[in-house]
Amino acid sequence: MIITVTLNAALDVTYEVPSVDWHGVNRVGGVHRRAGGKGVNVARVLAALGQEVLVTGLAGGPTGQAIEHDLRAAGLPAALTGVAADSRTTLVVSEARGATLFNEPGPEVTAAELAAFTEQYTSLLADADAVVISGSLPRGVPADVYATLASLAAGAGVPAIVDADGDPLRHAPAGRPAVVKPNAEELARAVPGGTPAEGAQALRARGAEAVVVSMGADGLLAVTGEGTFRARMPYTVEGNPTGAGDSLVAGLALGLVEGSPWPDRLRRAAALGAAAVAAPVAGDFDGDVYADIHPQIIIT
Ligand SMILES: O=P(O)(O)OC[C@@]1(O)O[C@H](CO)[C@@H](O)[C@@H]1O
Repeated sequence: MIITVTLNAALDVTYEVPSVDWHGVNRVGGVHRRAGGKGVNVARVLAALGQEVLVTGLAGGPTGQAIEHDLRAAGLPAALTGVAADSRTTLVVSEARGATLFNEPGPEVTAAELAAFTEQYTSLLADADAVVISGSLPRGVPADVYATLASLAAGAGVPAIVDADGDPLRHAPAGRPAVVKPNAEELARAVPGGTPAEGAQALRARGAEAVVVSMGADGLLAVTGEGTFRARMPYTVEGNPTGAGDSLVAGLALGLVEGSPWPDRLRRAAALGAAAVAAPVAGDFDGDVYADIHPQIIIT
């Protein structure tokens, strides 16, 4: 089983519009409302690939109930820890020329609520093959929480993948995660100056076993104990990139539990990321795009 952790779970709302008129009235063509937050998206992709998953994290209030209801409707097993404050909503406005995100900060979480989550998470580790810890933190949660959760996993012999930005990313390597997955901008913020390869090495020097940098249409860079690998895309997929990183992380998590060689892991991760761009909503991927692009990804 792979456990995904989404401390800042969300109700993701996606509006599809041909083009936004920023100071006018916009008529929305397509509306999607579903449980989200990065770890939830990772779990959706893993479940679609036949992997047993468990969604964990924090959720509360009417929005938290809507999140739990949607997870049940989707058949995604979940064990979310309750919080008193209302969970957040995120809004993606998806136009032909790109997507714009509005992410609310999320609920204020108390120390007791976080402690209840940590206790439940620690007991769940006994049945986990890997954990995926992703996304922003709600208010009140310390920035080193991902290092703590990765370290608890490592102590239980469970490899962790961390996908974070800002201070949570800077702290994460201290928990000795198996993989840290920033995108190129997140890595540059965490380790300013230098190339992506140098930034990735710096995170390894701080404790991460491997660092996989996602670079959009430029593919992936992986700096690992077994060497440095590049995955290059054969063509660019157009669409909504929201959630592409989560789909990619799902591919990395599968490779981790299967113990597959890095080139195979990266090929699948890069293909899943590209296939997610072709799907209109975060957490989905286009199976036809996946099947087409997977064998064409170039690994060096
Ligand atoms: O605010 P965070 O936690 O960084 O990101 C949240 C979020 O924008 O990321 C996903 C796409 O990766 C969306 O489904 C989701 O709600």
